Amino acid sequence: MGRKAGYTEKEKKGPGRKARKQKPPTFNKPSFAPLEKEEGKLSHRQKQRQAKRLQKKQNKKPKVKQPKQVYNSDSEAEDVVEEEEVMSEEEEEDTPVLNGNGKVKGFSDENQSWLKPKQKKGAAPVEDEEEDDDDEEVEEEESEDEDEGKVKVGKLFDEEGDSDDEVPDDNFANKKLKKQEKEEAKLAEEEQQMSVLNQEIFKLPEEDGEEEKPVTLPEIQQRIKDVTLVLSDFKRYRQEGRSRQEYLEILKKDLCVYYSYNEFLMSKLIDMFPLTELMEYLEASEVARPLTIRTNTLKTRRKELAQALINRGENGLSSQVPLGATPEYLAGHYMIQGASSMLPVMALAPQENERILDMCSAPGGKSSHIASIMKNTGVLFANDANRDRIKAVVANLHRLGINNCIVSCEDGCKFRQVMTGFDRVLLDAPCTGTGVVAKDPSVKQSKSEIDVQRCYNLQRKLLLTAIDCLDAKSPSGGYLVYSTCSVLPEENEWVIDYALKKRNVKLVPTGLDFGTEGFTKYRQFRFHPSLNLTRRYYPHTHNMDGFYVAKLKKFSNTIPVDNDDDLEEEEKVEETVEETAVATEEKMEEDSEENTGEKSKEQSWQTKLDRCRNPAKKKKIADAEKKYVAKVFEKPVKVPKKKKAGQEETQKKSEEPEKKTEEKVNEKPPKTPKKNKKIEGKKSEPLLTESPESKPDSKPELKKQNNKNQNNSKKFNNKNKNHGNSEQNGKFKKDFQAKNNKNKKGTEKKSVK
Ligand SMILES: C[S@@+](CC[C@H](N)C(=O)[O-])C[C@H]1O[C@@H](n2cnc3c(N)ncnc32)[C@H](O)[C@@H]1O
Repeated sequence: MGRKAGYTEKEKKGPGRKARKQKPPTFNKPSFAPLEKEEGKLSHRQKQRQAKRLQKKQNKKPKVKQPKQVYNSDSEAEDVVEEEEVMSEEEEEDTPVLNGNGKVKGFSDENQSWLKPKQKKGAAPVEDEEEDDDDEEVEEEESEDEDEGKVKVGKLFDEEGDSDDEVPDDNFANKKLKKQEKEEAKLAEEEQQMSVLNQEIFKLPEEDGEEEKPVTLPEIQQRIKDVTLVLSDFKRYRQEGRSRQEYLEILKKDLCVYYSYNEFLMSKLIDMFPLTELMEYLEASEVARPLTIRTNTLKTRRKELAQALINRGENGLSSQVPLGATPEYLAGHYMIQGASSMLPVMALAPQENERILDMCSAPGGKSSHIASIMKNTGVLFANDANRDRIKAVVANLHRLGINNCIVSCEDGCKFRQVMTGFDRVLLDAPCTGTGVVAKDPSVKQSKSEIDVQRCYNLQRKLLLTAIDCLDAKSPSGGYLVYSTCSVLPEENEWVIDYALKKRNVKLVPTGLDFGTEGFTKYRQFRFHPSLNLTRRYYPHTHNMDGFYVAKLKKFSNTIPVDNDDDLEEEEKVEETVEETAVATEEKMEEDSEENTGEKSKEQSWQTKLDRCRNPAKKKKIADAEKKYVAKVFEKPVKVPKKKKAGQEETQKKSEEPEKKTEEKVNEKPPKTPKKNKKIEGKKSEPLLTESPESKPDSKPELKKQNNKNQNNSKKFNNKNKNHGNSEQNGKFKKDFQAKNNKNKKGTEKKSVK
């Protein structure tokens, strides 16, 4: 504090009023010399201090000697003296003790005997010189302008050791503290062990089918704690001969009852989190997240909006008017939006004048956010497959004053045929909603393996299409953000990992400076290492709903053409998605027949299946569901092919480097006929992948040089035959068709049209 010393010669900036009045302070070396020599040069304040110290010394000197009584008195007297000592120490802090020559009288042989009480009290003696030196240093640091004597006085008090010195003996205090801490830790451990031994160590039910007692919630809670303790140090607390799995099973059941989850979802969460974190997650998921609103910067500014709402007495909790009905809301000054759902748009980082697609946009929260960042420039395409929900998009966009947006109601999986060449795409995919259980607790009970698999299939399909809609050559973009409000890896990392294999995209940082890294491994599965660039959000760590955000950059408009196995897999995914759509439609019809209405949507897939009374339909639905189970999360089961001549040749071909085909963006493909769900004619297809040489009965007009195109066309022909309505491949089919037709006139290949 105070003025700066002029250690370096600074150029004068001119004789200002201040400069004339007040010169920079100079600290000369002699200022650290004994005081009496420098008296003449002492500053006013220093003189004052010195006088004060001298006065104090005269008044207090006898008191300093009092500690001698300590050795002879009882403990009470000792305490009193100690208090006095402390007082005198405090008072002495600034007081240099001078001897008769006026020199500082510090630590000397005379007062060495004072130091003994410390040993008497059982404390470690302070002997080494180093410590003394240290003390001196400490003292010197504390008061730069104090003389040596002061330092020595300080040391004297340090030696007293156990008082509340302002200048403590660091090493001694540390040693004492450490010792104390050690003892406390030892005691705590002993106590814990005792309590564990004293309490009944949790025992698993007998293996021979002992009846489980009905238990109350507090009992369950206790058992959760017990089992968690056992699992935390399994070697130590386990029951002889019982496996970890058995404990986990009990824990899972208890957690399901306690937090009202179904076993499927609880198992997923147990797989995802370490035990302690799992408990935190479950607890946090019981509490609703803070209500948040987003300012519509097209109409107002945050400060203004905040002021208006505060004036109205809105605090989101106990206001008279609900936040969704204030004049400001109706005037479109804000959108009610969870904090987590603002993250995908922030990651997307929309730019003005771009062409952006929001593939699944209803009810328009993120669309309106994008539009306001774009400042109503460029074009935003807000799409959603649900006709009812799309109404909410239109309403919200109107209310918020957005006028750069085109709203469409298309199946996202087929959007490639509607339009491509976007600068950026947001895919906020439909999901199981396992991240928002606080908002919708029904998720805890209603979601099943089938639901997850259904979402996973749809998400994969939507993501590939979304990537195909992007223009890799966009001067400003070529970015895609994928997000879900699910925490399950099956709907997040798994989907992205799939897209990384299938398209020319790479993961890039989201630009969000918080969030947990995406999984690169999960149970026995391993994902691409770059998945750590994706971000996960949890209620217990970020006070937000569970959310996932990944940002992809498309680096080429070409679509890799995969080998036969991959093609089959992709086809099966498509097929499954389509069949699911059909099955869902049929179930919905069935539901509406039974007048179950909205309620039915909330019911689980299994319940809906049970409700279906038409046996034929029921079988169809059940079959479709079985297919999911078989197909998802693993590679589809390979059906062994009949060994044919030249098969090896074909295999080699499929292992060849990826053959690529150039995508023509913005080209509207020809319409394909309605789908033919049956996988007929599939057997005749391999003809096209095999070279004429290796296959004696192949058509003579299939030339070797056409193999590349033939391979490519196989993909689309297969799709055409198997799923005639896979229109999303339309323009590619057309492309390949044209190429193939040139090369092999008169083949038996069926027309794509
Ligand atoms: C998570 S919500 C989107 C929320 C929205 N992005 C927002 O911020 O308001 C998922 C949406 O995907 C839509 N959806 C489901 N399947 C679809 C499909 N095949 N194509 C396009 N949209 C679909 C649903 O209707 C639902 O509105």
